[in-house]
Amino acid sequence: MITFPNAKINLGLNIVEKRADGYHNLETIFYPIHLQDALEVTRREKDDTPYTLHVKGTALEGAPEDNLVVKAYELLKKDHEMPPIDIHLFKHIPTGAGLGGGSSDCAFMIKLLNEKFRLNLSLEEMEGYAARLGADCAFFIRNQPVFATGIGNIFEPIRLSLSGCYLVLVKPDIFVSTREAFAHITPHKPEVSLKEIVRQPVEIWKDSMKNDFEDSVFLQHPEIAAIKDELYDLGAVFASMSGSGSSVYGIFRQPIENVDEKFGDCFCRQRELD
Ligand SMILES: C[C@@](CO)(OP(=O)(O)O)[C@H](O)COP(=O)(O)OP(=O)(O)OC[C@H]1O[C@@H](n2ccc(N)nc2=O)[C@H](O)[C@@H]1O
Ligand SMILES: Nc1ncnc2c1ncn2[C@@H]1O[C@H](COP(=O)(O)OP(=O)(O)O)[C@@H](O)[C@H]1O
Repeated sequence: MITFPNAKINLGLNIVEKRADGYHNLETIFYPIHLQDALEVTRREKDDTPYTLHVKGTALEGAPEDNLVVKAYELLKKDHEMPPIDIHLFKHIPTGAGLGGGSSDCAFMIKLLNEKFRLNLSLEEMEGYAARLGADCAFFIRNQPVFATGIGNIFEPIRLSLSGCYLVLVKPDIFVSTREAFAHITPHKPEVSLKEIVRQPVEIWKDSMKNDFEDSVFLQHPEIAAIKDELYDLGAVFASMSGSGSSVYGIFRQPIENVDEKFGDCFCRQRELD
């Protein structure tokens, strides 16, 4: 069985307060986009090992047991009978990009195993398993636009359609540590809620929607700020860094021709939005 875990972007990201456990409460909108990995699971003929993992595409650091698809399998296996499996993962979503690729693989693995081995898990049960493996993993179970609060793990569905718009996504070869990005933030409550802002036309977002990570990340990496400027120069109606970076996206009313030639060696993709 094969499935295609997709990425997300953050529309706005407010870091609201630091919590006693060291994490931060935030407010953001998670929006699914058509940039996908491919994840295939087949029944393993031999039972010499519970699973094998084969990763192609963008290289991933870490041992197989650290991979979130393996963690999802191991977690479900504690409660449900499952045979040995072979896992094939093709990574296309850049990692450390603020696009939630690892979290999406994790959630789609849970959905795939549920279907393949008829585990009869409800959406709520699958969200419960996903939430144990990462704050934003559960978002990818329903995979619909949400206003997210808490540490990025409490979801409220929102009605928002960017249908007819185009997304240009650019990921420079720069690594931004999420932990370090949080360390440079002074949390504050936003004056206007993101829920209010997204009800307005995309053209207005430029003046009111903010990703709180941008100030410090742009100061440290002016190349990322330059990508955002370039997206506006190309005619974006709204541009922003996604999550804690380092990817940056622009939303356009028209498709951009030969866009991959405009950002040098960066990973660059154009997609229609839903
Ligand atoms: C902030 C967001 C917004 O989308 O960034 P991106 O991952 O998308 O860039 C995510 O919620 C990130 O989620 P995720 O990438 O799973 O973060 P984790 O690995 O759980 O956390 C990495 C580190 O970031 C800090 N952290 C993370 C989430 C949070 N709400 N408060 C925090 O302070 C903690 O120091 C933690 O050790
Ligand atoms: N299947 C996976 N795909 C990508 N990253 C994974 C996966 N499993 C574990 N990871 C680890 O998760 C971390 C964050 O990856 P990812 O979710 O792609 O980035 P981001 O949180 O910036 O969107 C990386 O350190 C990576 O090694």
